[in-house]
Amino acid sequence: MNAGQQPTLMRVPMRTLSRQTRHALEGVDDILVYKVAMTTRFRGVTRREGLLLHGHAGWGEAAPFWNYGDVESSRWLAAALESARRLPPVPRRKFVPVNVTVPVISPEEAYERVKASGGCATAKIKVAEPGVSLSRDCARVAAVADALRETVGGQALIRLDANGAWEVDEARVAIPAMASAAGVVPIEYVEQPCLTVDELAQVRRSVDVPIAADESIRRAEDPLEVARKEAADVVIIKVAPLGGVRAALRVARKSGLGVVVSSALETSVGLSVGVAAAAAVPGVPRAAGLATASLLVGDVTAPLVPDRGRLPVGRLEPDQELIDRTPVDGDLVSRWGMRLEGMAEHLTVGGR
Ligand SMILES: O=C(O)CCC(=O)c1ccccc1C(=O)O
Ligand SMILES: [Mg+2]
Repeated sequence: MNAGQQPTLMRVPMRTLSRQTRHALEGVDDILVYKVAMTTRFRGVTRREGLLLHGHAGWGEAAPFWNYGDVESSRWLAAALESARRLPPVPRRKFVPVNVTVPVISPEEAYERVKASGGCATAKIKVAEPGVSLSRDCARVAAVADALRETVGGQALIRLDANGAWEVDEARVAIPAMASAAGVVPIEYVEQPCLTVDELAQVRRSVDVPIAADESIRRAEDPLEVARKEAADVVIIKVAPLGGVRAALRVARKSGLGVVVSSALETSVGLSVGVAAAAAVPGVPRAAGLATASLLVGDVTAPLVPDRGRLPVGRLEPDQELIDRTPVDGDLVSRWGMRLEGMAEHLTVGGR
């Protein structure tokens, strides 16, 4: 790791926060802020920053993206507070299977990444990013399918994530093209092919491949609209944007659909909370999208990386020694101090 890419970890002194914020954070006895670079640009994101909160139940993470306002971000704070104050629900398993996440990289790099994924049988591929042609996406899908077949044979599954980029007609063309590029490897589902719930429903009725809803759950006023409109087969559940493990599991259960727990590119501290959520989902587990530690350059603790395609259940804590080794970044501390005040102001008791 070169010097410019060391993760930064610093303490946010509680006394610098307003009385109202300290009151909202009752039970929290330590607050850290981190900054880490990403190895590969991912949905336009090149570095991650966020807060780590400690309470008697452990550490939680609140790392809303910078384009999120205070109201939406306050759910991320609610999730971190839940992790600090309450133990996660009883796990139904000791390990959770995970997918390898394949960003927009060359087919050769994609092939190598799947081979080096720690035995993941499922790969999730980012497709339809601006400026990437259908044929380039298909070449990456084919390379991933080759790597999966060579490593896990008949267990292999591919997921595609379009992040809402397609019009319905484009999805009708692109999805079959990608399914054919995957050859014998089945497409488990396409995540958020289009932006709106109605479009998801239309695509779902016109392609053979199952549909998963991500943004239509985690950024929606009404996360259950997808289920009512039969717009998806699977719901993508992200702990932080849904306001915590319990709130996320409630959405999952009420949807009645298949459940995949996924990350929001947290550090391994936040990822371990995602693992706790995935471990509590009833039924045969689907691979979770929680193997994203490898997308970060460095981490705030020993990175949570898969072995034999799975992650162990168990909460992680940041390495406090990093605090002293970290280059001082007062701007980071004051930015997140202010953000914390904004999020705290919009916390709602009991969520929505
Ligand atoms: O699901 C995964 O494999 C990784 C997580 C992921 O893709 C993601 C991470 C941060 C923000 C959005 C997304 C997404 O699913 O679109
Ligand atoms: Mg997604």
